[in-house]
Amino acid sequence: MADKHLLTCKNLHAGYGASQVLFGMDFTIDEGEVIGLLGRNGMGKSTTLKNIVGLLKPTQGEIWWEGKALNTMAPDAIARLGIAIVPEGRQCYPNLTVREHLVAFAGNRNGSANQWTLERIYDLFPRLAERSQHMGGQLSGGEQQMLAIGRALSTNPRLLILDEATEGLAPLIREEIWRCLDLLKQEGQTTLVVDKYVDKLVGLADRHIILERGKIVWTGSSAELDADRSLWVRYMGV
Ligand SMILES: Nc1ncnc2c1ncn2[C@@H]1O[C@H](COP(=O)(O)OP(=O)(O)OP(=O)(O)O)[C@@H](O)[C@H]1O
Repeated sequence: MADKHLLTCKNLHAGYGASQVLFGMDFTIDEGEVIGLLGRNGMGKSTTLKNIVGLLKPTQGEIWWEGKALNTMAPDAIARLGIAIVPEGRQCYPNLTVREHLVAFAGNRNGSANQWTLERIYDLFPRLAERSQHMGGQLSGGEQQMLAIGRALSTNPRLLILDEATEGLAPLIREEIWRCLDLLKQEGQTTLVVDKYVDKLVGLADRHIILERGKIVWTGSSAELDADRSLWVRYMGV
């Protein structure tokens, strides 16, 4: 399919066995965009992300990446195209060191001249440099989150996806994650972010998609979302 978008989801339906969660989502992501995916708990945000990275297959609809159909592709093949996820719950390996996490998946998938090397990741998160020889299982929640982001960056993804990356973190660590996302945006990193901190997302993202019960109920710019607080109350409960 000829497509000017980096990612296109068309009429995406998905669920778990008999339980349908997504009911016909249509959206696109363009190169360089930062997009917020918002909605209350259980509305289908993580399910959408799982479909993009191939961990769950759509029951109907299409997912396109620069003209390639992702629907039937395995997660590792999708990762090799340059889509990296920082999953909910971080999923660091307890028996790999910090350094091993950051070199095991390293690659140059976006062809950028300014690659995320081990050194650059350590500069971004000095705490990871200090913990370089520690095992994943010995890290604090905040350190694991930095490691999960560093691991995704080490692949030099074209699309970076974050699922609740600031959840359960102390305020100072949360700030560090937002600072990192700001910096990535300045570098032009295409990013899809699921997060509960709507005010922070409004400050970061270009555009937002709001989900309710597996359907897109609103899309618009950060300025539009900032100006209409009734959306925050109605769809995010804040
Ligand atoms: N592995 C699974 N098996 C069965 N049902 C699931 C599974 N994962 C999620 N669900 C259900 O699918 C629905 C959507 O969940 P999803 O995780 O996509 O929501 P979400 O918007 O990301 O919210 P949250 O912030 O709670 O993760 C929920 O009703 C959830 O209980």
